[in-house]
Amino acid sequence: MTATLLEILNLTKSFGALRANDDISLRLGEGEIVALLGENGAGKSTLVKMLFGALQPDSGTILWRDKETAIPDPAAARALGISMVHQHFSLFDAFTVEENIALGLPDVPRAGLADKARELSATYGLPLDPGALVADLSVGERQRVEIVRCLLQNPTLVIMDEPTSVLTPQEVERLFATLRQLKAEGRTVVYISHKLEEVRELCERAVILRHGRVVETCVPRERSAAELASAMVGGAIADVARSPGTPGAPVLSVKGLTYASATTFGTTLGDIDLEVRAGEVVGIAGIAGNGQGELFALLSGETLADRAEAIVLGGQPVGRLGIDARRRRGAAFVPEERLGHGAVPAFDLADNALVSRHRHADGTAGPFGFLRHGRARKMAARVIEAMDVRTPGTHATAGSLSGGNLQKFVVGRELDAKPKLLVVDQPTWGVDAGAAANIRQALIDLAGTGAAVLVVSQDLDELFEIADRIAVICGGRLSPAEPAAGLTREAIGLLMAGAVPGAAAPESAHAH
Ligand SMILES: Nc1ncnc2c1ncn2[C@@H]1O[C@H](COP(=O)(O)OP(=O)(O)OP(=O)(O)O)[C@@H](O)[C@H]1O
Repeated sequence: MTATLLEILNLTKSFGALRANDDISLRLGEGEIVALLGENGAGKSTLVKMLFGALQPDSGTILWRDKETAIPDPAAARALGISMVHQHFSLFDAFTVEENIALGLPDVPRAGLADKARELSATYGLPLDPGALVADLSVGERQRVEIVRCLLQNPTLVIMDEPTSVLTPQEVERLFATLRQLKAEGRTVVYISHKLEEVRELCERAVILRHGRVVETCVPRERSAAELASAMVGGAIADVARSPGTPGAPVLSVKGLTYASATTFGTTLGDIDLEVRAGEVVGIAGIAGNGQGELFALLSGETLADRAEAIVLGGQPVGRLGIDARRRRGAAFVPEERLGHGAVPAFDLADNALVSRHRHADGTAGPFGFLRHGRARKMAARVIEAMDVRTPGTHATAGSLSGGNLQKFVVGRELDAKPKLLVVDQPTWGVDAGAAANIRQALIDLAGTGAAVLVVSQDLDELFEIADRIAVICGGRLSPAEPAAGLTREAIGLLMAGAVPGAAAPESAHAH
C-alpha cells in the first residue's frame, strides 16, 4: 500500500435535517485511482466539495499527508494541491481557450501560461488550440481545456466528477490514458461516475456511499457491474421489461424539416424525415453537437420551423406553433439541460410542477388564469412518489436536489401529464443504475399505453434496451429509423462517427 495522501475521519455534513454525509472515514493513497460510487443523492458531491473547500464539514477531521488540515475555500484546496474537474464545465463560450485558462486560474501568473499549457497538452496527449474560441469546441475538447487548466496547478489530488458522461468512446480512451499517466507520476485521482464498466476498467479501488455513509470499499475489477450497482442501492436492480406490440397510427411526422443555424456555433439541419407511431419508442443516436439540440428545439416549438407542415402532431401541422400550443395538443418535452431549461433552480418543486403544466387541460391553471397552487403541490408530491425522488418534500428547491434526483423529477413531471407524444433528450444523464432502470421502464410503459416516445440519447446500450427503431443523427442529417432488432452497435457507431461505406471513420463527427 502506498503512503497516505489524504485521510478523512468521521466527516459529517447536514443540510437542515438531512445528513448528506454521515460519519465518513476513508483514506486515499499516493498514485491511486479511487472511484467514489453511490446512487443519486448518496452524498458524493457533498464529500468532494468539502475536499475542494466549497463546503465546510459540521464535524470530523481531514488529514493531508498525516497533518490535520482545514480547507476553508477553493484557493486553500489549490494551494494544498487539490484540483477538480467539474461535471458542468465552467468555460466562457465567447473567450478563447487561452483566455479561459487564464480566467480560471486567478492565482497563477499570466506570463508564460500559454507556453506551459501547450507543453502540458503535448505531454498528456490533450491537443488544444490556444487561440480557438471555446464556443467552437466539441464537448471532448472543452473537457481537455478543463483538464489542462487543472494540470497547470500541478495537483497532487485530481477530483473528476462524472467526466465521461458526454464523451465519445475514443475520447474516453484518451482520458483514461491521461489519468493513468497521472497515476504513474504518483498523483491521486478521485473518480466519480455512474458508468460501472468504466470504473471496473480504470479504478483500483472503489468506495461506495449509501445515504451519506460508506457502506463498502472494494476492488471493482473483482465485482460485476450488477454487483456494484446493487451494493450502491442496497438491493437487486430489476431488468427493464418490454413486450413490443404493433404500432398504431403516426403521432409525430416530420417531413423535409430543414433549419439554417443562425450562428457559426450551431448545426444546420438538412431535410429531416421522421415518424413516430402510437405505441412505439424511437431512438435517435448520435454524438453530442451533431444537431440534437437544434432538432429538439424545433420539435418542442422553442424554435419555429419554416413551414407548419414540416412537423405534424396528431394529424395537425404544428411547425409554426410554440411550445405551449404543442403541449396543449398532447406533447411533452424533457430537455437535456435540467437546470435552467428543464427546471427553475430557485423555485420549489411544486412551482416547478407549474412551469410546464400551467396551460395543460388538466393542469394547474384555474379559471381566469389563476394558478392552482394546491393542485401543483399534489402533482409534485405524486411525481416525487412515482419516481422515488429523494428530497425532503415539495417545498425543496429544484437547485437543492442532487443532479440525478432532479432529472427523475423533470422526467416524472412530463410523464404525469400522460402525453400522447413524449420527446426526451438524454433521459438518464447523470442518473444512477437503479433510477436509470426506472426511467427506462417508465418510458416503455408510456409507449405501452399507446403514446409515441422519441428518445435522443448518446448511450447506445440505453437505446438498444428501450427503442423499437433507431435512427442516427450526424452532421445535422438523420438516417432512416431502422428496427433495433436488425441493427448492431458497430453499424450505429460507424454512422455516429459520420462514416461512409469504404472510408475510414473520423474520430469525432462534430459538425458546424
Ligand atoms: N445546498 C444544499 N441544500 C440542501 N440540500 C442539499 C444541498 N446540497 C446537497 N443537498 C442534498 O444532499 C444530498 C446529497 O447530495 P449530493 O449532491 O452530495 O449527492 P450525489 O451523491 O453527488 O448525487 P448525484 O449522483 O445525483 O450527483 C441530496 O439529498 C441533496 O438533495
